[in-house]
Amino acid sequence: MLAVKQSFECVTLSGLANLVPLPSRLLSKKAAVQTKDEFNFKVKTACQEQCTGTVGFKIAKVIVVGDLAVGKTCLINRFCKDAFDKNYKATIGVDFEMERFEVLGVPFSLQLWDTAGQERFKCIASTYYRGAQTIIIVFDVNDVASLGHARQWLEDALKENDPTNVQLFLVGTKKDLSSPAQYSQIEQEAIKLAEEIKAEYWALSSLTGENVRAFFFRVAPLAFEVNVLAEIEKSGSRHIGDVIKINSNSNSLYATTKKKQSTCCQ
Ligand SMILES: Nc1nc2c(ncn2[C@@H]2O[C@H](COP(=O)(O)OP(=O)(O)OP(=O)(O)O)[C@@H](O)[C@H]2O)c(=O)[nH]1
Ligand SMILES: [Mg+2]
Repeated sequence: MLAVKQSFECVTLSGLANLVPLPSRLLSKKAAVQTKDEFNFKVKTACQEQCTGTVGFKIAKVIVVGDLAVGKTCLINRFCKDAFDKNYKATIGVDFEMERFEVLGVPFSLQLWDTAGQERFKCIASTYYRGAQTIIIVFDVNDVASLGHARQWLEDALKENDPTNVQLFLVGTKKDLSSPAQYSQIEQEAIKLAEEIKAEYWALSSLTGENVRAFFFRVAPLAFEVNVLAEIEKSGSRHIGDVIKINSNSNSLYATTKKKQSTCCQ
């Protein structure tokens, strides 16, 4: 069930745009709902100065949700194992994979949670939604109903998470099965939905591998950036990575936290 890869996926280039050039990254430029191509300046500086605090030890939780048989497991397996199984085996509950990256020289990991789309396993799966930093809603580009259900999947996932604090991706799978004419029809609807829910839209194929790597190489640095910004904010005026010196003549472990004395029973 758990597979921890020892190798790093190196995401070392300085700009998000350089990771995967825009024309090949997205099937149409309009599909890039989030057009952010550069790392935040503060993030770049923090990485250059090696002031990213605990980010190097962090694991970002990514949940992958969507209807049954849309291709969630195949997507994760294509990326993590470079494998594809044409036989359908329903995911029972959840499964997860770890993938390690290096972004701007800083190690960073994604924990990819593959959840069940089948109704009868959904309630087990939904107990694992909590704490997600990234939500990937998957639909099959050949099945318009699966796109129609995307909103519901998002709603369920957001019940367990802070909507202001998650990054959303809407991903159409099985592009290899779709003719250009069929695809362009569903693409319009998908882009519309992606804009409404403020998700970034991608279309890919786990069978051919088209866009799979590019997609996760987009997810990782965006998640990384959010983590570094959170560290910067948390540290306030203090520099991340600074050693906090505790005065050697303060002999109480609790010297800095003055406990409020209870006035009761005195
Ligand atoms: N042609 C093609 N078939 C695909 C692709 N991705 C998945 N499939 C097939 O679609 C079926 C379902 O794939 P899964 O990845 O198991 O679907 P799932 O979303 O994980 O399904 P649940 O675990 O039940 O939620 C399998 O038979 C896959 O081989 C793709 O990109 N192209
Ligand atoms: Mg599955």
